[in-house]
Amino acid sequence: KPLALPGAHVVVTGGSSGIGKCIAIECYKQGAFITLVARNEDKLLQAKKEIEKHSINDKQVVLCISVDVSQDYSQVENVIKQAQEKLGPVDMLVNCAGMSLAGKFEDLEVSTFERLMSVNYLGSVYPSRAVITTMKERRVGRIVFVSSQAGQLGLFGFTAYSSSKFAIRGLAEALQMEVKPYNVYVTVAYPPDTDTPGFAEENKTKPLETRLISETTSVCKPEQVAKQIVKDAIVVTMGLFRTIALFYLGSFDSIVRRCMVQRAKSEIADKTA
Ligand SMILES: NC(=O)C1=CN([C@@H]2O[C@H](COP(=O)(O)OP(=O)(O)OC[C@H]3O[C@@H](n4cnc5c(N)ncnc54)[C@H](OP(=O)(O)O)[C@@H]3O)[C@@H](O)[C@H]2O)C=CC1
Ligand SMILES: CCCCCCCCCCCCCCCC(=O)[C@@H](N)CO
Repeated sequence: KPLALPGAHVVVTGGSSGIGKCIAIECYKQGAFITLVARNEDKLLQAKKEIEKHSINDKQVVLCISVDVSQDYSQVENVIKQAQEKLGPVDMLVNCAGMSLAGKFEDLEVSTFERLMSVNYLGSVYPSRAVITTMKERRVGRIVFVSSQAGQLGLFGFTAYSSSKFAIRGLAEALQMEVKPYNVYVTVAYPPDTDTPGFAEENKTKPLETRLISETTSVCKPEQVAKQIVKDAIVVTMGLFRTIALFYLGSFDSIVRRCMVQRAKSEIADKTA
């Protein structure tokens, strides 16, 4: 059943800019309490002010947390704890912090591969790892990952970016199989080019080929992309191309459920023994 956003605590990493900020606004408009996570404090405060203009009641709160999601797991775990103390357990986590740099494979610094993998991939692992236990215990939760169209297709100039976005898909699909029996739902968004400050930065680095490929599709508005992402997270439906895998996934899900029951039984047996 759909997640009720009124009164829910939604954490948005990368919530101070672009798509993340629009996701925060969309959730706030529907009555959620918001925690914004990003590094730059001025941008966070700026975004908080902008989001607060859309309040629908006087109880709503926008909390700002400055942290790098890609550096140190214990730091991320700590700030999530702080947010939960202030606004209650996290009902929905949106992993939207990320960045893109384009260039031909041989022109990209090796450090760029490390950077994009740590921000886009590990920066999605850490916050998710910090909220998952409570979500499973409460049998409530949504985790949203933001991949990209370049996370479904490997494209010229995106050897570093595409691979970091493919990694997110693997993480999300495996995690979904683990947490489904606990009523926790994982969704992945694959947005096209979207008009944001991050996109403007990326455009400064695009080789001609990448620019021409990118120009074959139109640039979306972040409000529009955000709306779709929030909708997909609230009412989870299966994409068409996943239907082939449906049979297999269904039988794997039943293995997971059987093990869950078995484990619960043996725990009870251990206690009564
Ligand atoms: N715009 C586009 O065309 C598309 C974007 N995407 C993906 O959507 C997501 C958002 O993109 P977009 O809105 O364009 O990006 P923006 O650059 O506009 O915003 C990025 C946000 O992430 C935060 N952020 C970046 N790095 C870190 C970090 N290490 N730790 C914590 N916060 C961080 C930024 O704040 P700060 O810098 O202060 O930390 C900012 O709030 C990204 O994952 C991107 O890959 C996917 C498809 C298309
Ligand atoms: C089944 C999938 C359909 C595919 C349609 C093909 C369109 C390819 C056009 C190039 C799109 C590049 C997107 C990168 C967006 C992105 O993540 C960066 N802009 C981030 O800043």
